[in-house]
Amino acid sequence: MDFSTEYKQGIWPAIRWFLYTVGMMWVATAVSHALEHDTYEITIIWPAGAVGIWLFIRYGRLGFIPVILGQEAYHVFSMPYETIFTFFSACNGVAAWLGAAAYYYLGGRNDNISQLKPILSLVFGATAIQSFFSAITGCIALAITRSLNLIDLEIIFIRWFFSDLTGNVLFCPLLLAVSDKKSWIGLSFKARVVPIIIAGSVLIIMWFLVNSPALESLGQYPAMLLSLPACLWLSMRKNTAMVTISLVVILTGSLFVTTLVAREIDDGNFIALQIYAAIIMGSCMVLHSMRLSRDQAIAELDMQKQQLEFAVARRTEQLQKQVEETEALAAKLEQQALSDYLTGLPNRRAFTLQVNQELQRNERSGQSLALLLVDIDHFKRVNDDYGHITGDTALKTLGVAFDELVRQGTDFVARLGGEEFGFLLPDTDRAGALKTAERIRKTVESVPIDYPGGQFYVTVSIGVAISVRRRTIEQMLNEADKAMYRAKYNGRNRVEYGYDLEVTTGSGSG
Ligand SMILES: Nc1nc2c(ncn2[C@@H]2O[C@H](COP(=O)(O)OP(=O)(O)OP(=O)(O)O)[C@@H](O)[C@H]2O)c(=O)[nH]1
Repeated sequence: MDFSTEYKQGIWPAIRWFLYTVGMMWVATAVSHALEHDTYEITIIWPAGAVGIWLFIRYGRLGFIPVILGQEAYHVFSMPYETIFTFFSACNGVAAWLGAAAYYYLGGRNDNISQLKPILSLVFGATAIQSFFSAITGCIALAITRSLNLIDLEIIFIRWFFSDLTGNVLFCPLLLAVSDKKSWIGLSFKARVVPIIIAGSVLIIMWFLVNSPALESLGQYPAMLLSLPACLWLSMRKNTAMVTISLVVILTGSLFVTTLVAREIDDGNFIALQIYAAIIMGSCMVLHSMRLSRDQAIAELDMQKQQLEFAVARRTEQLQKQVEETEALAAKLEQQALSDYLTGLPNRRAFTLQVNQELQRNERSGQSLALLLVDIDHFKRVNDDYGHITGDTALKTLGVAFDELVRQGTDFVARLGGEEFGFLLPDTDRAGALKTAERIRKTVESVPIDYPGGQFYVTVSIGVAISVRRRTIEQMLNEADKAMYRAKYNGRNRVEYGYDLEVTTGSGSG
């Protein structure tokens, strides 16, 4: 809540803020005065200074209004009024303002005191400055109005300084943490109650210990140190508001327990008690902020780790996709490198690979393998008479016909170049090869080739070669080629068998 935001909402929120803050300062001043120890006339703690610093930290210079008016209200309504009280109020106002300024100057922030820098600025900067300025100006005023001697003034200064300092160190962190709304969000019932139960239990145990006749000496200042383990444990809790509340309960409580129980306590011992309270509170707050910083660092590391894992997963996915695309492209290129652009049939390279593969298999199985070379007759004339485009159409039409003709899965047909096609027939003997060649020849004769003016027919000459074992592709192509040229020579549109092979293998001619 900021005063300017409140004021913008209308006059009533502004008046409400005024009454609420002035009332708070009034109560704080009254409580501070009430905390005087009757027997020894020592002010135990002065929380009014802490409220003043808090008002300045939270509301800026507007804090002057409640700080001055709240104290004046107490002076006017609760005690016989003296003019010097106004001076005290003004000095306390300036002291609180200086404390708040020091807090901001040293790196404090108004929205979060859970970090180390704000806590150090508050506990070791703002509180000391407020206490010193308020005590020194108070003593000057007393010196002028009451004509006290130097020794009395020194005692008053020290009492004043330490009661303000203890009040500041205990209550400033408490007020800042408790008034920060974020401190209360999501806080479980257990997290609210457990620290208070622990603080209360520590005080009860302490009460019994310092009252025990056997432990009479514990009634002196070391009694407060009994609370140290509990304070350290509490300071390691996560919620700053609950940590400050429970620490203040224990430390103010133990101050009271000691002063109420102690039979004899002098100024020195009492101030030592105050200093212990301030030191324990300050150290516990530092410890608390270090725990929170560590938590924050771990959370940030966790987040960075998650971000890194996410980035790595995304990059891996991208790389995997790139690899898949590259593989698909390579497969496509491989496919293109092995097919004929015009007919879509496998090309000479694919045919050569296939023949070599079949020859190897043939070597092992001992089965015969047939290779057919099919060449279109007078194809030059087709191009010359009907045009090159029709020539291409003829090649494509025959490509489709050949593809349908071969035994799917075993036989293999390819365009070897120009008007020449190759057939590979695994596990086929001479008779089967000649039969297939004849079927090819007859099919070609009967397949009409379209051209813009109508249709025409072509014929093919076929050379057949058979391999039984230990033949090379060159030998087979050579024999089929010779047979095919013999078919051309013998009148075209016919099938011829490779004689050379027959001589090698000793089988009969077709
Ligand atoms: N349209 C077309 N023609 C081609 C293609 N490849 C080769 N040719 C032609 O095919 C013809 C082959 O002619 P030749 O080698 O003399 O043989 P041919 O006219 O068929 O005569 P024979 O084979 O002796 O019956 C040439 O005119 C080439 O230009 C092609 O992809 N498309």
